[in-house]
Amino acid sequence: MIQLPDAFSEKMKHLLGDEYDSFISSYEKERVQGLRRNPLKVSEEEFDRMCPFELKKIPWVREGYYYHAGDRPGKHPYHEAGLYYIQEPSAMAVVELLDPQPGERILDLCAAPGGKTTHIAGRMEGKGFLVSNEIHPARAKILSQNVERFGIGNGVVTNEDSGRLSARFPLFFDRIVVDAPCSGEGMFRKDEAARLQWSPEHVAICARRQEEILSNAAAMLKPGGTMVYSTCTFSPEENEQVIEAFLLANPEFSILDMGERQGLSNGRPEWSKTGRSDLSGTYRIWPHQSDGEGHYLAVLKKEGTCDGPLKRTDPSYCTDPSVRKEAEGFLKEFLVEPDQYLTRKEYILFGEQLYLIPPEMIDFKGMKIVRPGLHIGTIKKNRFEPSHALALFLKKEEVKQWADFPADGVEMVKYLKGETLSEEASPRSQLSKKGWVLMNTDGFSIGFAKLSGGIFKNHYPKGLRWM
Ligand SMILES: C[S@@+](CC[C@H](N)C(=O)[O-])C[C@H]1O[C@@H](n2cnc3c(N)ncnc32)[C@H](O)[C@@H]1O
Repeated sequence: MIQLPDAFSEKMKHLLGDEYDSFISSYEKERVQGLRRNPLKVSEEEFDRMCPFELKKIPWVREGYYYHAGDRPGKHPYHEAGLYYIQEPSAMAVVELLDPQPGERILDLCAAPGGKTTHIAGRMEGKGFLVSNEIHPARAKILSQNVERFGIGNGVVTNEDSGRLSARFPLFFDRIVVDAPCSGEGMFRKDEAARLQWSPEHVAICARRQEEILSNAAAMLKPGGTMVYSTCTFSPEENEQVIEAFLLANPEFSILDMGERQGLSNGRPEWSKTGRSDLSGTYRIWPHQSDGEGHYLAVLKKEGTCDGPLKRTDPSYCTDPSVRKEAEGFLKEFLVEPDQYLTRKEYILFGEQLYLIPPEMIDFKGMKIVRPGLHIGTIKKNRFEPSHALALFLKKEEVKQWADFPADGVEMVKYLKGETLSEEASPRSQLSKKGWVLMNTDGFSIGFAKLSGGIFKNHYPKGLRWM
């Protein structure tokens, strides 16, 4: 049994009364594990047919499954191909309640490592504009890698403070997720650092920060827009009381009750300061009632309507077309239908790196950007090298040269380790000349290689290679 902070146990006993024994004994249960299918790459039907793991559906989310820890899906080629994201099951409820739609402008304000972002992107089907922000630079990089692995082409990753972001995007987004930094009481079972860091003072500090972040988020939401606030903690100070204070300060917002949801229970008005009854329309997930860790969620609606889409700023910051000559040469030769990329004007060069910016992007001069859009490749003197992000974004059917290897074969492991492969080793391929080849596993793109003299030279990124 894990050692919980005494003051935390006492507080929960006081809050839960008769329910406390059942709550505390949930810490003796084994932790459940979840993964979420990536609809950008694989349909439910196909996933159910081909997935080698023993899975069971998570009741509160369309794309979610429980898996057995022994299956180790994080160590499978399908993970590297971005077919799924490993995520705590309760955390998947956030985007289910957000209900993002294709074509919308969506902000994930506290986004690393990318659980909600990858979920949102799947629901957007590549249409619309997703901004994923993370304040800590190292975590923003991990977020950016997950955006790449998932094959997201309509998103940017920023590394900003919520206040600076708010000044840049006033009344801009249709939907916002504030998956706030919190005291992490719901994660005590797996996160020792959260247990050690916990104190009543830390809970109070978190609550103040949450109020500030939420207020900055509110200014970025369009009239009529929807925002989901979530934490992975039990403390009323960071949950019902944050929402209560927010609604008091922002009367144009109200709680959107999304009705009964399997596995989710009601928020607790009696744990707020004023006892406002609408807080029962917020949600809690309890580890002694559902197969998932502790979570809190509130869906907030901003009143009003917006008259048509807001204008984006003129993309005068886009790169001069002459710079993209080599990249366009590659796209023309490599893609079956290159026109959709060639006719787009929104390219930008960051150093040697060429990106295709989502059409909705605003002028981001002066902002800290980790990934300004879909990374197309590197432009060196007279040479273009396609990026790993492009490989994961493209599908086999979209390219002229590809090779495919079974996920359970030794060749795929060799590829992921960075070794060269022989052309003959590929059971399925479409190859007509030397040069760039999209490598696939069981039909899903996983990286690039360069074919020369019957050998696939490995271009799987060094930092991602299996040891
Ligand atoms: C609960 S985690 C987010 C998890 C993420 N949404 C996901 O699903 O993978 C909260 C994040 O907020 C970030 N954060 C911390 N302080 C912040 C602040 N003042 N403003 C915005 N984000 C902050 C943390 O670095 C952390 O990555």
